[in-house]
Amino acid sequence: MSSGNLDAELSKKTSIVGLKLWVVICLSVGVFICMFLCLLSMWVTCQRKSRRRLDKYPLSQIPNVPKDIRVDRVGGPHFHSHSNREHPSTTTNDEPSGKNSGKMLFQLAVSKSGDADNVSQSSSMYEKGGRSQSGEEGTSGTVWKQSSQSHGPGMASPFIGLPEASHLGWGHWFTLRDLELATRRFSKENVVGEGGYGIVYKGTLINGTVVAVKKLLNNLGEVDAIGHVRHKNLVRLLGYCIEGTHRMLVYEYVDKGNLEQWLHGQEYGVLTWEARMKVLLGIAKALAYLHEAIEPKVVHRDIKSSNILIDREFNGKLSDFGLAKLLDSGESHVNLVEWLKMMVGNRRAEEVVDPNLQPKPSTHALKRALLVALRCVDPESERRPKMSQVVRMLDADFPYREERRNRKSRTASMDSESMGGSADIERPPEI
Ligand SMILES: Nc1ncnc2c1ncn2[C@@H]1O[C@H](COP(=O)(O)OP(=O)(O)OP(=O)(O)O)[C@@H](O)[C@H]1O
Repeated sequence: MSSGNLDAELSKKTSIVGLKLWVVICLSVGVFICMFLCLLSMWVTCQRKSRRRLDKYPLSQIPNVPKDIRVDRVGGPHFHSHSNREHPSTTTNDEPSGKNSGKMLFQLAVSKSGDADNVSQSSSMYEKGGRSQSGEEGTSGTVWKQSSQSHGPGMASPFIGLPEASHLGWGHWFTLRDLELATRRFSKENVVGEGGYGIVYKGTLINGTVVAVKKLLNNLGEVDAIGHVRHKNLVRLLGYCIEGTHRMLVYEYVDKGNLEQWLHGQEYGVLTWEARMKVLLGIAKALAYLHEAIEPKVVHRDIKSSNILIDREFNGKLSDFGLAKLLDSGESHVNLVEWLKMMVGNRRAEEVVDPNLQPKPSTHALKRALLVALRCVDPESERRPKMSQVVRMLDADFPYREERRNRKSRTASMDSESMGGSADIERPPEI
């Protein structure tokens, strides 16, 4: 088309109020540019507003968008670090006999780089925990409604007075600063002890709750911690902190040391037989709960006296459940078992009792405890009692029921029912 023709075309009048074509084109382009600018400015305003909203929180509280996040029903953090090590074969002395004990599901993942920049969480997904089948004492349901209960009547929830923005469904997302304040910057005076996972500090949150802060060592490989399970004989996980290279777990503080310190240390007195049985029964109940009452089931994998904490009422509280033990100490607990069997076999059962214990347990009570112990370490795992059966065997009022029955049947030995009500349990070894 020649320029003369183009001029002629552009100068033609259109049907739009008799405007020439070139005027219509210029107006259309102008309107388009205006609309584009309007939309652009609206978008910029929105962006600014949302940034202002985020700026209200300290940087450390803002979860960054996850790269690899897995959230499941049992609440709690799941940390991965640089190491590619697999789960070790761990001590499984609490492994339920028989069927599958269940592997816990994971909730929060930090990317393999171990870099906190790749950390996130989804609190709304922590609303419900594992399903409780019996729900006798523990609960794995919604935590908030029950948090005051677990701290005794009249006691406040450990989370009251803490920023709501960092509440998880089951616990609290603590900032590094929260925990620095709580532990006086992780001062030496606040150190409670050190374990394979790192150092434990005593701390006091701004709302007055006393806590134990477990500062995990780096490069431990993998640590699972379960937040949602709740039982009075399990040390409660209150929350966690992931910031920079820091990985910390915050637990309820249990103030009378651990069973190892009571049994082997100088710090505390001698536990009476009754107190020992109370601790044992509590731990048996906690294990029965983990093994049998919740879904998915949980296996502790590292039951030992230093993981049994004791409160001022001599309740045993199991700690570190869900923490996969990665640093194999190389120590074996099987020697101990063989020694016990040897002593019992040689009719020297009385000699296995702690020499410091005064008064000594009755022969009857001692036999009962040894019987339970030996059943639990039966070389054939299928024949070991379930933890709920152990609870029934240890239960305090059980001996009286059994004695009545025994008097009736005029037999001195324990019948199979007394071993937990299971018909297929064979006669106990003679002690
Ligand atoms: N919630 C808690 N309240 C009070 N003290 C605690 C708490 N958790 C742990 N401790 C104490 O902190 C110390 C270290 O505990 P931690 O669980 O880290 O290691 P451990 O059980 O001694 O050893 P390992 O890590 O090898 O199992 C122990 O003396 C323990 O009693």
